[in-house]
Amino acid sequence: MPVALGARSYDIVIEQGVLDRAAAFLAPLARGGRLVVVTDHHVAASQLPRLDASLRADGISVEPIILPAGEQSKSWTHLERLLDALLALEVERSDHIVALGGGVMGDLVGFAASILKRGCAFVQVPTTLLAQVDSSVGGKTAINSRAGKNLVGSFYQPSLVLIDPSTLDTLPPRETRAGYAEVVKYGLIDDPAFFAWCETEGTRLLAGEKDARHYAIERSVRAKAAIVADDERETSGRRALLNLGHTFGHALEADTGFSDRLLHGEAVAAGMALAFRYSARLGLCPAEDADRVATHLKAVGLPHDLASAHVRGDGAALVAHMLHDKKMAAGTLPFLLARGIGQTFLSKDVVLSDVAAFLDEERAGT
Ligand SMILES: NC(=O)c1ccc[n+]([C@@H]2O[C@H](COP(=O)([O-])OP(=O)(O)OC[C@H]3O[C@@H](n4cnc5c(N)ncnc54)[C@H](O)[C@@H]3O)[C@@H](O)[C@H]2O)c1
Ligand SMILES: O=C(O)C(=O)C[C@@H](O)[C@H](O)[C@H](O)COP(=O)(O)O
Ligand SMILES: [Zn+2]
Repeated sequence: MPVALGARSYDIVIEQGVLDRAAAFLAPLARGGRLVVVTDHHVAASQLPRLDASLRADGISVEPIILPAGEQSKSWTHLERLLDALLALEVERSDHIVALGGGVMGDLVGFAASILKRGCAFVQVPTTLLAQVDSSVGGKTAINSRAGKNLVGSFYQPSLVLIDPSTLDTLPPRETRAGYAEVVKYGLIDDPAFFAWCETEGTRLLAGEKDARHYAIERSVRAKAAIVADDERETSGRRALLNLGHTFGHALEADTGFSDRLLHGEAVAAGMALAFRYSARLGLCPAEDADRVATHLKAVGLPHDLASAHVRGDGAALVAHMLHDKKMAAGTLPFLLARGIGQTFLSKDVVLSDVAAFLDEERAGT
């Protein structure tokens, strides 16, 4: 499946077992230079041996760079360490840097590739559900800063995305569930039939049933690729739809100090439920739709309100985090709201003091 971006177009390959045949896709890239694989220590144990075996069988040997796992790696410290390691390997612009792992590796390695020698080619080999359905596609790269989530980064497209759903066999269930939140997101944005599919088939996906998993990955990636091709740099407002649940979600993540108390996908799940509840409170969206969203997220074991997301801060504290949102323009924060399931839109009419009051009501359970 192509992502059509003119000179920056690339292919997304979705194929069960493709990691064991990765050399067929990566060796042609390695011919113009070298391959440098960057991964985290969990993926190094569970999936790197498969990539390594495929490359070795093709006569390509790689010395991987292995980083700590988890959100904390999206930091200045680990960016600097990664850049130093890449420079020590004397990486050249014609080399390809392979990000093997979840969204953390994809975002960090993509950002490093975008600034190393002013831009080295990189390949995404996503190994979490979240990365396969969302972060590996579209070229958003970033690290977090003290001020908040993803605040330092670039738009930098990979030259290839290789998705092997079988890598998800080793993914812990909590991580699979977190990634599933971003799957549900596509249904909520503009595809109510897909949300209905999630309601009936989502548990099969979460159980690792191959047909459901493949279907959800392909449908999600197709939706994301179309949006990215239409609005690569989030200028027209279309790509901003992919931020559904993220203004709340990123504030919830910041509330935890980006700890694993709340994973990104979990924060997005709670954030989407809050966006629907808030839309219903504003009279924009039927309350039944907001209930349907929360009910499904709860049914699959995802956070669906402030309590289940273990949020500590009050409304004012959460809104203070939101002030760093990248959508902020001329002092107002455009917000993703919904008129119903599959009818998400960007509103410029949200008053942040009202959002804070809503969050306080939610905390009080009213
Ligand atoms: N760039 C984008 O468009 C975009 C989109 C969505 C999310 N994100 C970012 O992605 C990040 C979250 O990504 P994530 O949920 O993939 O988290 P992650 O990268 O931290 O991976 C989750 C955990 O699973 C482990 N893991 C990965 N693959 C595995 C496998 N196959 N088997 C066993 N363990 C495995 C990792 O080591 C880690 O411990 C967040 O920082 C978020 O902001 C970016
Ligand atoms: O690709 C996009 O565009 C998205 O918004 C996808 C989100 O799932 C992702 O979490 C993204 O990193 C959030 O973007 P940000 O611009 O709010 O940092
Ligand atoms: Zn996200």
